[in-house]
Amino acid sequence: MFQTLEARTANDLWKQAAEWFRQDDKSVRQASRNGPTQEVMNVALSLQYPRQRWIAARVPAMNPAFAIAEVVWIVSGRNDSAMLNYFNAVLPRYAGEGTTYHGAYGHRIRSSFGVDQLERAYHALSAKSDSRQVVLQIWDSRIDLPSENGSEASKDVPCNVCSLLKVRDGKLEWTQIMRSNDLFRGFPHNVIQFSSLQEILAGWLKVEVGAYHHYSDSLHLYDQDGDVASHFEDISSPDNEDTLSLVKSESDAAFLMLGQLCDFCANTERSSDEVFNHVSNLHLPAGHANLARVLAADALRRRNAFGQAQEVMQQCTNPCLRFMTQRWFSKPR
Ligand SMILES: O=c1ccn([C@H]2C[C@H](O)[C@@H](COP(=O)(O)O)O2)c(=O)[nH]1
Repeated sequence: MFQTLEARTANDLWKQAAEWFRQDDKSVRQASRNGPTQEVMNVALSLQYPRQRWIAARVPAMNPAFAIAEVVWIVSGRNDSAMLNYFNAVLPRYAGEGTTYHGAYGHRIRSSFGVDQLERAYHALSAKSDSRQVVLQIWDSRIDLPSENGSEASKDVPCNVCSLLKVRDGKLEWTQIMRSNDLFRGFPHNVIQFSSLQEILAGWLKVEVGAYHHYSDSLHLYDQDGDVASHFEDISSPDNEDTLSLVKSESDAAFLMLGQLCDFCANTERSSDEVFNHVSNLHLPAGHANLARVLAADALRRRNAFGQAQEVMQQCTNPCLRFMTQRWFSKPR
């Protein structure tokens, strides 16, 4: 039977799903390669307003800069590991030590099947908005299925399997299919990743953003992460009023600049003054400029330039991103 939830914000979805793990009869014990879990199967979550994608209730606070870097990395079709690892030094522990990530979502979507699926989806839905045939494929059986003895193909086998896109009533509806989903570490990032792609593509198509539907075949919490109560604070961020919806040429130009900024930040030979000047001189649309500020502020914090980090965040016009960044900065370290 499907377990379903619908909410206005991802934060509310996350809080309600977390509640399931406090109930005795909802989740079951399930072993995994990463240790024992509590699992709920066949979970379908609908986010009514995909722009409300930021989850503030998780403890410890999520790093919004890393989440934004992942979006930029995916949109750019990249699979290199160094830039992401700069924003999240523990990522190799989960996804492998190599110079590239096997399951890189953007690389799968934009190039590894020999077709730029995002670009094709844009053209196909521009030409035929009622199509039911637009699927972004991520899973590649040739390289992702376990071997016959059951051993995994990689440390980083994609958890997102595909995306199903439909334009209905002038809105881009998005269904994201996940085979495996960690409520604590994965879900908050996965919603940001794919609801951002939805918003970006809606801009290219010049349609509104519909709902974001998220299917987790296995939604779980690891025993080693402790009980759910220790990960939970009953708070929410202010609403996110920024938009990532731009016509394609402007969107492409903005993400090119954000990609360059990510690399600039990740280059530890760049001084804090250089990062500060770089972000101060960027000319980006308002929503993208705020993403740039969060990226740069975290890079400045990592360079111990706390004053410059705060100065950059004072320029951020998005109360939601200011809230998320403040929470991340005040996380005990
Ligand atoms: O985008 C991702 C990537 C990974 N995971 C989590 C799900 C699982 O807990 C773990 C992957 O382990 P396997 O399902 O591959 O065993 O990482 C996610 O939730 N989202």
